[in-house]
Amino acid sequence: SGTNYWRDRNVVFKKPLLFFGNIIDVILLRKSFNSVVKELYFELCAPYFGIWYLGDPQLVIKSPDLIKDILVKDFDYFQNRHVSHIEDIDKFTARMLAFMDGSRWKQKRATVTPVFSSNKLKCCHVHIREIAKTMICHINTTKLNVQMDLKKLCKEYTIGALSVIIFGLNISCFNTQSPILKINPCLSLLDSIQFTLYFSKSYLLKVFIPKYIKCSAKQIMIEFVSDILNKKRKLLSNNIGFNVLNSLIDDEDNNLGKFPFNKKRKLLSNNIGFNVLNSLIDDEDNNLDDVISRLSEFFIASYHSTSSSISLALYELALNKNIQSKLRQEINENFDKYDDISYNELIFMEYLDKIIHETLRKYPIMSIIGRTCVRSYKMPNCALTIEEGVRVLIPLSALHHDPKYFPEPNLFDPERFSKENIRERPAYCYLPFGAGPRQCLGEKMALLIMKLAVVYIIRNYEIDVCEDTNIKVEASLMDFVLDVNGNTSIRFKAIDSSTREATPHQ
Ligand code: HEM
Repeated sequence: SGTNYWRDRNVVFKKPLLFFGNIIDVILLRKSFNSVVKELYFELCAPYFGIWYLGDPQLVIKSPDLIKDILVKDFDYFQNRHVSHIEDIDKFTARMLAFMDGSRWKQKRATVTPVFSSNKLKCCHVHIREIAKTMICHINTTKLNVQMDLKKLCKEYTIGALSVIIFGLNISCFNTQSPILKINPCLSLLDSIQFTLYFSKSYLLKVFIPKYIKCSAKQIMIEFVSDILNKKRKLLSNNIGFNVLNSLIDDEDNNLGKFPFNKKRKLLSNNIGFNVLNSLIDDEDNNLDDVISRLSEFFIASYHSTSSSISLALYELALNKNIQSKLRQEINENFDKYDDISYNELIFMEYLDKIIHETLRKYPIMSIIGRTCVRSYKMPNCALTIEEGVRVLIPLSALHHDPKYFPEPNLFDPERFSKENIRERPAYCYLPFGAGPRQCLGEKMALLIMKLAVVYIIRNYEIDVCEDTNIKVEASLMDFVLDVNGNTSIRFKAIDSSTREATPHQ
């Protein structure tokens, strides 16, 4: 028991404090959990090491081969992400895919996966491209040589792109003061304790009743999603001249579970043909609460991660002008005579691809991912057996900054992602989207949204840091998610289209 747990199993560990384990600094908001794990990663030399998350022993894996075994090869032993059973205490979160366990997760993931296929994405490309063009018009309406808040711009664009994909609805996203922009974690000691408990098995779970998503954020999310659902229903009923939906919207008790599902399903899916909302409504099991939770989840999982990654890619391009010029050349070679870029052209742009991956290497938005062992697992080629219920952590940020795999890790160097360099390092040391059956559902979509934003901005503007720019990237204290803070002003200088040298192709 106690600290002997790891010693008895011959696992390297750092002496924990009573009750707080190794995370006292996290509880007291002095360090992020990511910083604590990263320090231990570089301090303790072994393929894996033990930590104490309050009273829970958790295992951090450093070896890329073992990571592959856990995430991919022996996934059946590690199907679940979290340790706490949240069904009774936080129903809103419990309905989300990322928090579901075992067979329920498998079934729900299978129903939504086809929505994210390459073919569907191809259809989406055109819609997202329109949002990217609107963003350019939006920047154009401000003056030439303008200084803009990069973080805000990227958030607004991402909201626009996601609304099309998730709801099949075009919303005006620029300069609208969307309520979603207001979601801001406020840091208090109680929040910190509640959040920390979420990832523990502690009996205190029942006392503090943790919420993964703060009530205020949840309320904004529910209002945003409900508002879009209403707009969508109105739009559909106006379009088709079918007014049953309108009357249902006006019904205070309305609950998707109660209304004529078949009619509604047909209406929604005939209209736009592609979006996550349709797939959720098509699933007969889902009621209104499920739909709202899952839509909120898709928004939460995709909005912050994608918009921050775009901000960071553009920030690095503003800092590295030679990389920016080289990218612009590739972009200009790939635009067609209608001043557009096709899906195929976009996904085969090699230099762009390297830049996006180097951004996600340097700034993995989720800095740590976790799995819970669901039945006792003997690690291949080592003496250790991981017991059922033990949480295993994969320290993405530490791996991405390990000089063994990425020399001079703070340097932004897209050439790390040349075919030769990729071949020379283990595959599982770079995992911005996780890996295996439970990896990020929206990887391809995120890449598409990111690439279109970067391409349209770099095609039309030279971007530069200015005196005020003071961007700080840090793991938010309460989460393992990286956040972009500080002054995020960037200067945009319009490019005169008549000076573009490259010859557009057909
Ligand atoms: C740059 C943007 C993004 C990054 C860096 C990112 C990263 C991640 C990571 C690291 C995970 C955990 C994977 C694992 O445990 O192996 C994850 C899970 C997830 N992501 Fe993303 N993500 C991004 C965008 C998106 C988008 C656009 C969506 C689409 C709606 C999305 C939906 C999800 C969902 C639903 C899960 C949970 C999957 C499951 O448990 O089955 N993400 N993401």
